[in-house]
Amino acid sequence: MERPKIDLNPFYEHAIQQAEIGVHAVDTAGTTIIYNRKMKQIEGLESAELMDRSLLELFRFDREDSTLLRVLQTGEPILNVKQTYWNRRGQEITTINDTYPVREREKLIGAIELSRDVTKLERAMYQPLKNNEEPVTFASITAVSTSMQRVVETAKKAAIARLPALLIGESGTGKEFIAEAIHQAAADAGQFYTLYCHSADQELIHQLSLELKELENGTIFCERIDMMPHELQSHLLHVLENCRSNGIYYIASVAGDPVELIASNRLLKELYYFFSSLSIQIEPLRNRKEDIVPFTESYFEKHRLQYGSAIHGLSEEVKRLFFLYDWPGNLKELEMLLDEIASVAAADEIVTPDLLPAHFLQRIQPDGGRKPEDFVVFSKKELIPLDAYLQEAENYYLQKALNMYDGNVTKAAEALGMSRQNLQYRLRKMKKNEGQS
Ligand SMILES: Nc1ncnc2c1ncn2[C@@H]1O[C@H](COP(=O)(O)OP(=O)(O)OP(=O)(O)O)[C@@H](O)[C@H]1O
Repeated sequence: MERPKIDLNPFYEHAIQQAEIGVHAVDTAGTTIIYNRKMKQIEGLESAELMDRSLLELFRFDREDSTLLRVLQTGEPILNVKQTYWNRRGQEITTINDTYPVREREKLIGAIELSRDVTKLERAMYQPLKNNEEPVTFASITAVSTSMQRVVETAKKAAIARLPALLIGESGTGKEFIAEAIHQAAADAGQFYTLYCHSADQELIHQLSLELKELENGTIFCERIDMMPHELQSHLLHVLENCRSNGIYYIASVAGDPVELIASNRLLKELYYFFSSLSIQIEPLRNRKEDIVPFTESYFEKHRLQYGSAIHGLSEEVKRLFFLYDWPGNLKELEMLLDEIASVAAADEIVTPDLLPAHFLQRIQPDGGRKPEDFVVFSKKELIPLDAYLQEAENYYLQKALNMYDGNVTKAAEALGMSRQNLQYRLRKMKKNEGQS
């Protein structure tokens, strides 16, 4: 007997909504027709925001060039594309996407994107100095400048007092590094846990609450609490307040002035109070350039021990270039540059300018090497594609604005009439393009 035909659509719909992979489909006009729960979580968007709005309009400022649009234009699939961007809630997200054209009887009727969220994996993999697995102690911290010496002194007091502490400093200034040194200073330090708040969700905080119940001693480091949406911040506060135990030590970090963060609704006042028994402010590297050379020396010393390389130090010219540069990514940026240099210079003893990567040399030119007259076109031969021209003009303008505000992204963004996340995203894209050129 033949089985009655059943409508499979409700099953497909259920599978799509429940899948742990983001699904976003559009028709040929770019209008969203499928947008599942996981995609909503990845993008930090509400489905209502997507309805009846063109893809182009919606994603113009929020994502790298939309792969869905490109697939609609070319009719070809685009596979395994890794994208890192800030979603609507200001969370940094990394996904790997496969985007396919959808056809019905040869005719293109739309495109579908499948996104795997690899944010947590990315975060776990990027731990540069941890690759030698040595615990971070106060002795591992480079602190030659007066301001860094003061940081270490206060951090040592924090380690003795074991009062909740708040580390304040731009990205890459070493907040997590210092948190770990504070943790290691205790005789019975126990485990060091980092909660990466930018990728935290209800589930992760719930897991933390379960672990806290079991934990007798250890440190909970809540990294960048200002990156979490408000409701998650209250949830975290609730969990921490209910698990206060003598053996557990609490540290958190933020990337800007907490008063400003509270005023702009990015930091919950009560969560700030929880951690602020002791505040430690870490200066950006551009305000303590005395730390640059000692940091490179200790980096090379570790490199020699670990990899048997010959590198001993920087030539006078490279030192001068390093001093001229403002290091917007702070020690993390310097460390990544040294990783790059060390990988090509293992046999050299001294790092000379010819060993510096091209993207770095380009960056240390004033105004990124671009002057207003570069944008004047005299002959047909000088014409370049409009997109490339606009990109150059944008890079020049953003760099100018940042210089005018001494690298302060919040203030430059305000002057440019855009959100901080939008400017950060554009700067990141600019850096990435420079890296590829
Ligand atoms: N004073 C220092 N001495 C030695 N190494 C440092 C110092 N500060 C930072 N570093 C190095 O820079 C890297 C980046 O620092 P870290 O991740 O702690 O920065 P962060 O302020 O927590 O950044 P983010 O806010 O982006 O997470 C560390 O892995 C560490 O190797």
